[in-house]
Amino acid sequence: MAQASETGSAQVALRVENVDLTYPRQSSHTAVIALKGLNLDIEPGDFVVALGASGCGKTTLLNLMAGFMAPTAGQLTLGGRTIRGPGADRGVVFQKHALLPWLTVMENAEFGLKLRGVPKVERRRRAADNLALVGLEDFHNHMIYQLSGGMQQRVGIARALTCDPAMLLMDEPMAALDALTRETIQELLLKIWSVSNKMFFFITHSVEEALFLGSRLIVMSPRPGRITHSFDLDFNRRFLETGDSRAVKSDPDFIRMREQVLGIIYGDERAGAAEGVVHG
Ligand SMILES: Nc1ncnc2c1ncn2[C@@H]1O[C@H](COP(=O)(O)OP(=O)(O)OP(=O)(O)O)[C@@H](O)[C@H]1O
Repeated sequence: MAQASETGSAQVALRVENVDLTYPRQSSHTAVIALKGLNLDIEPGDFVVALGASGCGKTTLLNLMAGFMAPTAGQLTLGGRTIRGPGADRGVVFQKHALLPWLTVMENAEFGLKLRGVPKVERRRRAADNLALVGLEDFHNHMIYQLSGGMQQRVGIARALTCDPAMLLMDEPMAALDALTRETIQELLLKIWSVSNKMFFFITHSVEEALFLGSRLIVMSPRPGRITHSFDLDFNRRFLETGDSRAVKSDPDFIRMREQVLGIIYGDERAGAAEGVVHG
């Protein structure tokens, strides 16, 4: 992981400039303005976490960064180049069901490199490095179905890291995990973050997770989706210094911040309910 970056990720920043995304009208459904006038800069070493009421456009924003779709207006650039589609410079970790169940752990981890035509010895070495980083060095030949949910998510993280992307994009990667496994993977992610200079963009519904992981928290609001608040955070650094996540999460600063952010999000949820907005 500490290997030199082939993408030159240390120099690359992501810029979201004046982005609108409107989903077009479909049969009986009206058009949805999912994002409006959105601006966001992410620099190498930033761990940006997005929180917000359901339907505020978090996944839409991630999909734009991943290049899975194009903005209706504005632009997204990575290292000064317009994002026009998916690329090896962005690794994506999904909530679940993104691994290939008929392949082994190693074959999943090396998959992106194989697609890019990297020779077998080289891709196995890089995949093995990243599997070791996530604690799966003894599971190369296991099938995906033989692993727990937490282990599967570790494979997903290793796979996303194996192409040495400048940016990791994660859409609620821990949502399906139990509390203990979730905490272990949070700590793992921070350790990976601390030894890389990559950009992390992470979506969650958990305020506690957002505060613990992020070096910056953006809070988004719906109708139309936009960023309403941005907070610089250092709880992740406090964890990396002490190794004591419980102490960080029970610190009065953490609790104060959690209540403030919960107040913002509940305000949006209540407003949505009062307007009779249905998401899903
Ligand atoms: N393919 C689509 N077609 C039409 N509307 C869509 C589509 N995908 C999302 N939307 C709408 O765009 C808005 C933003 O959706 P998005 O999934 O980005 O929000 P989100 O913040 O990720 O929500 P959640 O927290 O519930 O996952 C919502 O109103 C949603 O219903």
